[in-house]
Amino acid sequence: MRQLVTCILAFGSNLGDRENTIGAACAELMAAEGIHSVRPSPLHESVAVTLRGPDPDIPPYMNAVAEVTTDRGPEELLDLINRIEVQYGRVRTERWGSRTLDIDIITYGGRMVQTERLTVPHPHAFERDFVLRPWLDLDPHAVLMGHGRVAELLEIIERGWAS
Ligand SMILES: Nc1ncnc2c1ncn2[C@@H]1O[C@H](COP(=O)(O)OP(=O)(O)OP(=O)(O)O)[C@@H](O)[C@H]1O
Ligand SMILES: Nc1nc2c(c(=O)[nH]1)N=C(CO)CN2
Repeated sequence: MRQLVTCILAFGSNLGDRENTIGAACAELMAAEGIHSVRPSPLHESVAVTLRGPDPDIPPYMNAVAEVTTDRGPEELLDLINRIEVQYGRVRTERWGSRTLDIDIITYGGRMVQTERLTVPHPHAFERDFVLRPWLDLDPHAVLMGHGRVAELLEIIERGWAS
């Protein structure tokens, strides 16, 4: 049997029926070959962050993360989430543009992955409150490899907003 790895996946949606899409994507994952468990966080709504910064004039996102155990390799997991994104209507237009569904691999066990298609841990996770907040709901002791405790990373972001 192949090795089981625990991963954190992040979900975002700002078009269509956001809650349903994220719920359906989790169910789809659960049913997929090589996925052993999926433990989703609560949903959080957040202002859309674009390449120009937060933009309250475009539809807000619903975000969640899930702890997933899998025997898929990192790129096999990416293939699966890309398939689910397409299934739920994802069209790639601009970077950080609006979308029905985005799924990112935040962590893959304790491994660093750097290939043409994949960078893990996700390079923007440490600065994304919309990833860190639901992750903290799932695991108050969570640590993001290379950056430290998720609770502290979130505090740093929130302190930045207050100043
Ligand atoms: N950790 C990762 N999780 C998901 N995709 C990744 C990751 N690292 C690299 N990629 C690559 O990024 C490509 C583009 O992803 P995508 O269009 O979702 O970017 P984005 O959502 O606009 O930006 P971001 O990745 O910063 O959230 C994917 O096709 C995938 O090959
Ligand atoms: N609030 C919020 N903003 C975003 C999100 C997201 O999931 N939530 N995803 C993006 C690209 O991955 C770009 N901006």
